[in-house]
Amino acid sequence: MVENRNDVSSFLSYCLQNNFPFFAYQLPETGRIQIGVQTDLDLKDYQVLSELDAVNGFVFSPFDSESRHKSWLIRSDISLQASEIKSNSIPLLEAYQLKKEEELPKEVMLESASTLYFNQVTEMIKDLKNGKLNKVILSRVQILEGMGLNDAVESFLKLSEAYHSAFVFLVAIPNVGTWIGASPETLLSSKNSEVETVALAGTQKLSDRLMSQVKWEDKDVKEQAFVSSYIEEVLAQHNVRDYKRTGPVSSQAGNVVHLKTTYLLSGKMSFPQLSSLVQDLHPTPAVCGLPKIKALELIREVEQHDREYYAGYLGPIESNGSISLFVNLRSMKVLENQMALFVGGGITADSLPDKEWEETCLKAQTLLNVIRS
Ligand SMILES: C=C(O[C@H]1C=CC=C(C(=O)O)[C@@H]1O)C(=O)O
Repeated sequence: MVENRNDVSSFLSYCLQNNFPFFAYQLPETGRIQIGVQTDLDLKDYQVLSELDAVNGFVFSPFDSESRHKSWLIRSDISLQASEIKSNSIPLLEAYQLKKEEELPKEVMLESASTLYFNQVTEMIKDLKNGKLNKVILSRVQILEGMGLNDAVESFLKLSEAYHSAFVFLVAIPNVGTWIGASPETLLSSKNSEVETVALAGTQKLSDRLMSQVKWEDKDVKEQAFVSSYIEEVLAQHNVRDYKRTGPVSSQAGNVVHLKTTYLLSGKMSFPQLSSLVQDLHPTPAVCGLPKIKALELIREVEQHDREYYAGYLGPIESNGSISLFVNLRSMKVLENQMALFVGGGITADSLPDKEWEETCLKAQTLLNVIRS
């Protein structure tokens, strides 16, 4: 990064230590960090995105809309680019004294035991073989001890420096959580008259191959096709028939490669139209499964951890109707003295438990390689 890395780090750390709701993110291929700070603790929650028409801010929504976790909007009362931050930027925030909440007991999360994961994946494969459903995503939690809130800003900055093609983020909402990540998956983005969504699935290690040397097995092709067909179905339900589809092609995300189909929708869409598309796209079969309801029920029944905001969506929205929403993947919840990394993978009838486990380890490495460097 830039010469003012220390100033950016101090500014974000000040926000975190002083209880500000805030966000910092780097959109893919921009190399620019945008920061937004809400100067009070009056956070707005929402049920459907369309309630947020004509506001500037950042949305943070859970995986399961029927869970106890709410969808939040962080207003950007102070909005600035990281490059604008100077050593004297903190006084901008000192004018606002946010009440420190009562000290809650420190939250602790448990790692998913590998034996539990293997039992769960085996149970799911049985249901898939019986034809109860076509695909389901099983996730697990990996705990990083010895890292915590004091490492959040540095980890975010390292991710932003390492991953230019990802959506890299740091989001903090008092009493809700602090999350960082580097997501490879756009849920829906709209700028000017271009609307984009993607179907992402299938994972393998890149190793020292060129992207053109990557070959895909049938299992991955099928797994990704489930996501594409779901997206096309949702687009059809919304009467969106005019779009350009590219792929599936191999797409790199750190040390792994995915199969990706990109959908570029022509014509401008209004904010209510975009909101209703988001409502129906989320959660896609890249993080939930197919059929959606059956997969959601199976995840609720089998997974023993709470996904919270993992596999939810997040990103900036603007008063002019532009949105850039991404799926909350390759991410972790930052606790006082722990980081809880969430990783999952698509399970189909052809899945092999050992390979699925390995795949989650590979995905975890995309974050670990960078934040531990
Ligand atoms: C659910 C995750 O990844 C999804 C996105 C891309 C590839 C995936 C896969 O190959 O299973 C997953 O569907 C995750 O990283 O936790």
